[in-house]
Amino acid sequence: MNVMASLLPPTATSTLQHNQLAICFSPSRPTTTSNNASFLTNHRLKINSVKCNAFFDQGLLESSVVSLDQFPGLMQFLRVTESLTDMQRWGYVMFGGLTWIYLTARPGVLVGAIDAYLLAPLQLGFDNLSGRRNLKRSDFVIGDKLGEGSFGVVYSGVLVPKNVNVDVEEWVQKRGRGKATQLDVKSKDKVILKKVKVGIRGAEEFGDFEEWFNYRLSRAAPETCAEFLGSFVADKTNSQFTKGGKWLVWKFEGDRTLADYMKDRNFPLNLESVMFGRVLQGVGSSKRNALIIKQIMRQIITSLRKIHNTGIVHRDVKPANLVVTKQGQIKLIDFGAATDLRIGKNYVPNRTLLDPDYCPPELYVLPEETPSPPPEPIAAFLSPILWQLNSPDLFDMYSAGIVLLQIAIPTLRSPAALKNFNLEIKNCGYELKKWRDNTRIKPDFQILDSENGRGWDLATKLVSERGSLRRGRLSAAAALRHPYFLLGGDQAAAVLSKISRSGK
Ligand SMILES: Nc1ncnc2c1ncn2[C@@H]1O[C@H](COP(=O)(O)OP(=O)(O)OP(=O)(O)O)[C@@H](O)[C@H]1O
Repeated sequence: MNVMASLLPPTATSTLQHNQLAICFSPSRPTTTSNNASFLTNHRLKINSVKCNAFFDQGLLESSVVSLDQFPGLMQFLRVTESLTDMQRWGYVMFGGLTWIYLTARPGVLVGAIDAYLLAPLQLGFDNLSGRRNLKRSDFVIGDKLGEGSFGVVYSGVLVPKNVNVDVEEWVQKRGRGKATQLDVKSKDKVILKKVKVGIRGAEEFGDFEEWFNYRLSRAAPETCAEFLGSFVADKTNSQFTKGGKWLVWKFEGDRTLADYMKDRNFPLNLESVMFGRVLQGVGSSKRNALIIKQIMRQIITSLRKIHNTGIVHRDVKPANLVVTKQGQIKLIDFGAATDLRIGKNYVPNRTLLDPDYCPPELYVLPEETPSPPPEPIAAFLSPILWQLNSPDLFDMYSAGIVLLQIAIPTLRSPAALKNFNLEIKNCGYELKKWRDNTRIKPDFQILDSENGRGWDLATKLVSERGSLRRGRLSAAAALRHPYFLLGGDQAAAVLSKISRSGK
């Protein structure tokens, strides 16, 4: 028996026609009724008659009548399920639930599809309209060379202000010097440019991948990496440009990488005011060191969790690829070696592009016998299985563990000491505890041993061989749940600093 119908005045129910629902708005929640009592009970529509009485005047009810024909999807669903048994209905619910779990499991088939088929074209259209994709050689003045990899050369540079209407070279000469870094430029105009090498095998492909990863991350996890401004192809050849050569451009995020800060004897205290906006008062220096180290690791692992959630493994996590911004944020750069294992982008079986000092013992992000990826939609559909079976994200987590050891143990910071560590840990079968008992370098474990050795415990769970089923090392999400990060003194100081910065 339809409870609601029994409460309705006869004139009210008689106005309802077949397939109509009357929606009665109670102050707390909406309720529904129909002119067909069995229809409602059959379909388990919830009825709340308790608070409706006061609203059952003829006028209100009539204005609330909604035809089910307006919801063809719902009608269809009701029609289809009407003839099903309870068992069959449960079957459908289970199937729907499992499909949902599969499509949303890491690395996110559903979100990935939305990104590829909706967000990426939207971003392209928006960038074209706003002129962001129309960068050209003459928009930039190239400055000092900052680094050179196998496939690219990195320069600092300046985005020439829009109101400068003269030829760029002339503009630079007028200012007196030929180097962008020596110009009086606003920091928002500072950029980083990567020239993709011309005529080097694989360089062009590398540049395309790096561009793709930067666009993808600018949509999926923009806070984790340097802001990508776009790319251009040089239209003429001169001292710096080669016609046809591709350039990638980022916002200049900061003067120094974590590796640069680590070279300083004062590390990690040289990062204290950058990260916390001030010197931490009333805290001893060893506690301050420990808080800074924890904040660095929290930021790195949080970024890794975000990129891993999108299916991307960076594959080159190291202090030189972590830029520290003026606001104390640590951003990942250099996605040239990254791979997107949701669709198999930049994944070539048996290819390893790594820095041996930070590379895990397994060397490859997936087992060597993993075949080349199938076409993207199929790869994407299968990707949750691949991630469950292989946990490729743990590749980056080993590198993060090495970074933790290096920043926490002063005698491991130099490249030579790190090489020596790598030899020793290999001889110890990648068991960090065994290494600690046997190493000849007399490390200082003070920072890792503070807070009941939580930092040390975390390090042993990152710097390790993979166990059975290719697990046995903490994922980024699991690492952030480790007791080391639970006491958030570093986080409190960082949040306070953010608040005071935004108040200025
Ligand atoms: N967005 C950025 N903001 C500030 N500095 C940056 C940025 N991107 C890169 N750099 C600087 O440029 C250097 C080289 O960049 P990157 O690592 O991407 O290039 P690379 O070709 O791989 O060079 P390398 O092999 O030397 O690392 C970095 O170490 C960093 O100092």
